[in-house]
Amino acid sequence: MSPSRILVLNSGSSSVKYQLIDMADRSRLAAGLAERIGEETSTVTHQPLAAGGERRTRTGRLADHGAALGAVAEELAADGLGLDSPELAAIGHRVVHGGLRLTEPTVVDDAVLEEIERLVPVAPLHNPANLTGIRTAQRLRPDLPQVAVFDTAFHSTMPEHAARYAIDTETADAHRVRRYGFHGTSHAYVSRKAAELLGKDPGEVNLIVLHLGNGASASAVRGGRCEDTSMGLTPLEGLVMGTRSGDIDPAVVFHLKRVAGMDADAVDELLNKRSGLLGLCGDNDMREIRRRIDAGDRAAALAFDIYIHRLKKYIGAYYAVLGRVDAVVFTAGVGENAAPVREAAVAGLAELGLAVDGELNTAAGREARLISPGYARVAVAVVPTDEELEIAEQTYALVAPSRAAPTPGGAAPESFST
Ligand SMILES: Nc1ncnc2c1ncn2[C@@H]1O[C@H](COP(=O)(O)OP(=O)(O)O)[C@@H](O)[C@H]1O
Ligand SMILES: CC(=O)OP(=O)(O)O
Ligand SMILES: [Mg+2]
Repeated sequence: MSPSRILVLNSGSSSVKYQLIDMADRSRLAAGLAERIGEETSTVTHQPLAAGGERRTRTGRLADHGAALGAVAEELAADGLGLDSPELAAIGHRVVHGGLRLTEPTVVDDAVLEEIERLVPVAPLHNPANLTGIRTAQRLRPDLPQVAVFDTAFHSTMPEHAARYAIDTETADAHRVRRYGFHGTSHAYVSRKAAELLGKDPGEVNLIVLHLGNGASASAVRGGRCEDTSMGLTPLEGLVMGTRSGDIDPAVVFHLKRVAGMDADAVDELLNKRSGLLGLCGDNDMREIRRRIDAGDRAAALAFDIYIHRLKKYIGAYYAVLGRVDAVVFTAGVGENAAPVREAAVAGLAELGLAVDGELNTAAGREARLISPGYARVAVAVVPTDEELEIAEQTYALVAPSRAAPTPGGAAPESFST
């Protein structure tokens, strides 16, 4: 038997999500999450899935992503699924920024590593973690193909009128200043699953996909291709996020420099790490914000309203971009779990054919499902994303093309949403 297992690493700024998937039958053997990397107390939550084993959590300090991956490797080894396994076919890595050159799943070599490194300034929270993930995996298994799957890839089909900023062309081209878009692996996967849910061919549906996690982005997808997306040169543009501002007047940056003496790095840090929901009310977790709203907290209520207002603006904008919309699709941690966000985002949009059914919206469930009433002209759906499965599919297709499935399948695990 040739090896058929793929380990997927999704390294974020302070976390690593991972899954081990056997591509022979798409079964999950293990999944887990190392979080609060670099803080005083980090945790690794590991779930063996194959033998129905118990979820384990261990705490301790993980100084950096290298240490986190060491801990992940130990957890896998404890279940007999160590990185030394001959059944491992490849390791698939989520890489956030691929720029203009890296738009396909790619086997990593020195030139690819160099290009990912070159893009660090435009994905400062993500690309360094992705690089550490790849380098650590290379060290642990130098013989295995390491495959990079890029968040930007799905958006590379955006037409120039959506991808370009209205700034001097020479300056823009010299410094590759344009809109790239992110969360593409999720937008692609969710678009396909939404078409399946609607019983239609992906080529014939127009969708507004709302990926609402800690980072959040919207995209307008026509017939399976991205036509516009809310993130831009970096993952800062667009929606209000957990800690990122999303859209602001760029003059805010110059203003803060002039009146507050903040340099570029200080404003960068403000807009990426101390803004969004966190900046508005002190919490970035939607669960906590809803709890505070229920307790009468006005700052939390205002933060929620600002979040929803921006979301609604993008739904309207992408409705106009697409002309006809078959479904608005919610995904990722907030999109999949926060019924009040879904309800508020489409409230008042009946004229556009949009509505949610209160009971369907609040019903529990982890499956892809419709939450709009039968009469609605435009479907509203919740479709759990599965970036890890999608990365595994693309990795396997690259390293074992004759054995990869033409259409990805498989059910999401119980835990670790995106
Ligand atoms: N039950 C829930 N209700 C509301 N929000 C939730 C719930 N579960 C998770 N979330 C939100 O999802 C976010 C994480 O989403 P996720 O897609 O996992 O983000 P990321 O991949 O960016 O870490 C949390 O910060 C929280 O705001
Ligand atoms: C690109 C991006 O914003 O990713 P995340 O949501 O994982 O932070
Ligand atoms: Mg995510």
